[in-house]
Amino acid sequence: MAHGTTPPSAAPGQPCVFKLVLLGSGSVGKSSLALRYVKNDFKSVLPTVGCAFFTKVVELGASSLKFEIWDTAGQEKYHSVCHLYFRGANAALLVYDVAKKDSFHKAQQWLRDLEKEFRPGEVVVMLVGNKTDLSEEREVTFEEGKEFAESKGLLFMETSAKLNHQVTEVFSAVARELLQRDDREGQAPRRDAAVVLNEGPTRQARCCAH
Ligand SMILES: Nc1nc2c(ncn2[C@@H]2O[C@H](COP(=O)(O)OP(=O)(O)OP(=O)(O)O)[C@@H](O)[C@H]2O)c(=O)[nH]1
Repeated sequence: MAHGTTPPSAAPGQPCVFKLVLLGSGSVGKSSLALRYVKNDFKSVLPTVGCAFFTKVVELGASSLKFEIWDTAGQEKYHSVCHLYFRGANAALLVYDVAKKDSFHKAQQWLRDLEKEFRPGEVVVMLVGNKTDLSEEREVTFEEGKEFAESKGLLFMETSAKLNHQVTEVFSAVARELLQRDDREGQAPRRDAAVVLNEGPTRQARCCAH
């Protein structure tokens, strides 16, 4: 539904805008995580076509930021178009279903795609194992997820969009990391925009409040 949607741009006095993309196989729960986080709702959702778009302002103590959440379609037939949504991303959630080993491998493949598109450390990436409520059917252990995430320097959490377990925490942890990075970058000498690869308009416009 997001085709042609113009992302909000940052304005003076408004929170910084960060683009976050949700990536992962079909049916792992990307839309459900977004719906739970943005509307605190869980219901049967149809497979995403192309990409869906949500926004949410996050308050973190004295700081706040606005997430533009791009929920991509996980079905294989949309794989080639998903890359279009990476552009200008500040953060990515690599979602898998803890009850589907295949989806864990697919998340690793998505990471390789991200690595081709961005320089190391350019995007905050969190690996998210969803559907922890399906404990009887679990195929990926917490340790496997954590180990992989640590080996690649990713943030890691497990969630259940259905039970509203750790969903807000995922987005808050990413928000905290983004704000910390932004603070660090704010203190460092400014880079020459001409040599920064993969910087889309969102990234350039995002910072406004500090
Ligand atoms: N048990 C359980 N089911 C979930 C959870 N999250 C999502 N689901 C279900 O998993 C199915 C797929 O969820 P979606 O949110 O559509 O998954 P998606 O990753 O957005 O799928 P695509 O749009 O095809 O990429 C739906 O039937 C959801 O209700 C969860 O935490 N636990």
